[in-house]
Amino acid sequence: MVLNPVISKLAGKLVVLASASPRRLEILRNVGLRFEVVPSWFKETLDKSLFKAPHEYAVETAKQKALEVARRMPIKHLKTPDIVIGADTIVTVDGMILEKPVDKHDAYRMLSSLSGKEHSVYTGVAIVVCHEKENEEVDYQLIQFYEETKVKFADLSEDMLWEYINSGEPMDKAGGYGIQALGGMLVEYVHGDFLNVVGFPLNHFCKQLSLIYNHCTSSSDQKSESVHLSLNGTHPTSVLSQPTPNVPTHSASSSQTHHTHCSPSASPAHKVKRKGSDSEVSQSSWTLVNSLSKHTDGREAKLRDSENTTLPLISSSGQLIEHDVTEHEDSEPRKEDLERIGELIDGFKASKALFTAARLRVFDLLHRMPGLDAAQVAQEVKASVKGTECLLEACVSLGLLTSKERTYENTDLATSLLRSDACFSLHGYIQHCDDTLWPLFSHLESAVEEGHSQREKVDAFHNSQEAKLRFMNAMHCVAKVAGKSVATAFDLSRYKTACDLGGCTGAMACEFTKAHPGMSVMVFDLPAVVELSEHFHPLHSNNRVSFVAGDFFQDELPKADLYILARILHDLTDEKLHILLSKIADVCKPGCGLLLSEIFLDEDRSGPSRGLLQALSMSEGKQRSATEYSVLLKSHGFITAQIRHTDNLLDAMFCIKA
Ligand SMILES: C[S@@+](CC[C@H](N)C(=O)[O-])C[C@H]1O[C@@H](n2cnc3c(N)ncnc32)[C@H](O)[C@@H]1O
Repeated sequence: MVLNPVISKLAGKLVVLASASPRRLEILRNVGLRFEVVPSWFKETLDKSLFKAPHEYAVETAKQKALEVARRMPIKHLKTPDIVIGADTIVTVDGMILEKPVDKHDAYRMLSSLSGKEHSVYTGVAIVVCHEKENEEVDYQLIQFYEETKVKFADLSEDMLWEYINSGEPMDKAGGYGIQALGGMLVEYVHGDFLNVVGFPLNHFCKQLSLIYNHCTSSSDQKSESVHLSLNGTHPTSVLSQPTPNVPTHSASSSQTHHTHCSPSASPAHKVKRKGSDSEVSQSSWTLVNSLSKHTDGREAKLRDSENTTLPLISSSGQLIEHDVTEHEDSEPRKEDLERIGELIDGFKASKALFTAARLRVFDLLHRMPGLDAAQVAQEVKASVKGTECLLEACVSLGLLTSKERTYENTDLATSLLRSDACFSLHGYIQHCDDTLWPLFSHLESAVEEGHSQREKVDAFHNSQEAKLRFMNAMHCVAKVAGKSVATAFDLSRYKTACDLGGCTGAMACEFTKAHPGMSVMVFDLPAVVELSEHFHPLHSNNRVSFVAGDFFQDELPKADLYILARILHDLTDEKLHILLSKIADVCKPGCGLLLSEIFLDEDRSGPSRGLLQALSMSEGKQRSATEYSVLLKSHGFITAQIRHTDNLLDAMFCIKA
């Protein structure tokens, strides 16, 4: 097999690796493969007892990881990859599957079970080939295989075991060791593909690529597998179809291969439409929010019909720019593109409608008195009947209210998140968005031109107590909503004392104490914030949360065995971040934990929008991917053990001081 032509077949294709493993990245980069990294959100929670053989579990996990990314990208990233690669590595010994250890004791259990014995390392790999069709649907084809390598460990003494565990290396590795680094010292022999043990069977992968791209017309009696992907379901079902002619047999002593038709015109198994293509809610939202703007402005925008040829544009300096578009050969815009752009153009109207309804306490009112009509709501909120009716109708179109015979009620969403007294209320955060971020975004053009946010132009940023409390309330709301997912993302049972640096009102700390009954948490924040935090204490009074006033750049940090940094690092420049991390590293003993919670950007920085839009109003600092944070933390001796995309507002990463 000539390697380079195989890899070069992928040149110009959008190849995506659905894994954040730095070792897999390195193996594939080293052979010149150009690819984007989009870590899979698939949670590795398949029931192992359902699989007859361990490699089936690894292959299924790899498949689910790859399919999740292949399915997400057209919707979230608005682009369809050509190929998505998923992989999962496991270690098996004595009939047990070993994945990544959750803590040191788990690492000890795994490594001592491997001591003096031969074990198997399996990597399951799934290659999902995506074929975008003219109608925007996508056909998926799945190639999956696994590779087994046998590894024998020397007899490991207790000292050796603990020295290795305390190095921090075992924590993010299947079986609790990394053969390419310190763990190599534990190994007596390797039978099979060494890179498979590192995390990716490169040789087998290249053979598969060769089968896909070089031998589409040769013959074989091999089984082909097509996978039916459901847009709504999380688990696609596999259906073995008829043997495919014209595909060569691949023989490998320790692996099996199911692969599919080489022809892109294989059965139309999987169909994904781009986001918005059948979005009735968004379409009606657009129409209704537009009508709100007509009524409240008293002005009506003039829409041009397609026969008009000159579009008057107004420049930012107020000049009229004549733009002649008489002769053009552009094709008709697609319906879904119009809907998507409509959503984006009107996004600000939807936000402001929500902010206004929240400010007028419409959701509180309709919780107390459901079934009011527009005139009754208007009377209660002291507003005009006409304006209130428009606002209520717009809220219905946005899914915030329901209406029946011209009376209104909260939807479940409004009841749980928009009432100001709801347990998980985002009311305070919405107020912050309206009072602070909204004016800031109105200066976005200057911010982009000048390269820094325009905080000085925004009144709401004055240093008053009221502004501080509003900010704290916003932080408090989000911490209450996201806190549980962050606090329960990892097994932290060994940590008894934690310090939440920049912990604000203590809402996040409170979630940690709820999730970990043996843990007490010190909230460390600026003196002015600690003083004001009293306003929030009755909401979560808890004698395992205490407050320490100080400046984390200037003052000594409290001693703890776990440090929490939630929404702190994104706001810091690399320089300040290094100052803070080196202060934390100085007070951390080996084995101390560091829990980071932020919005993690996709590795190719193409999403999520929430993180990238937030960056537009940040004064300093920058949004980073999980890998970027890992690298920064590693430079201060913190080894990333686990990363969680929580599906809540904040992601989380758990690191251990080596
Ligand atoms: C974006 S908020 C995050 C609050 C909290 N960690 C959370 O996620 O809910 C940043 C917090 O860091 C605190 N902070 C900023 N600079 C600080 C410093 N130099 N020393 C201590 N705390 C600081 C702020 O007062 C604020 O409470």
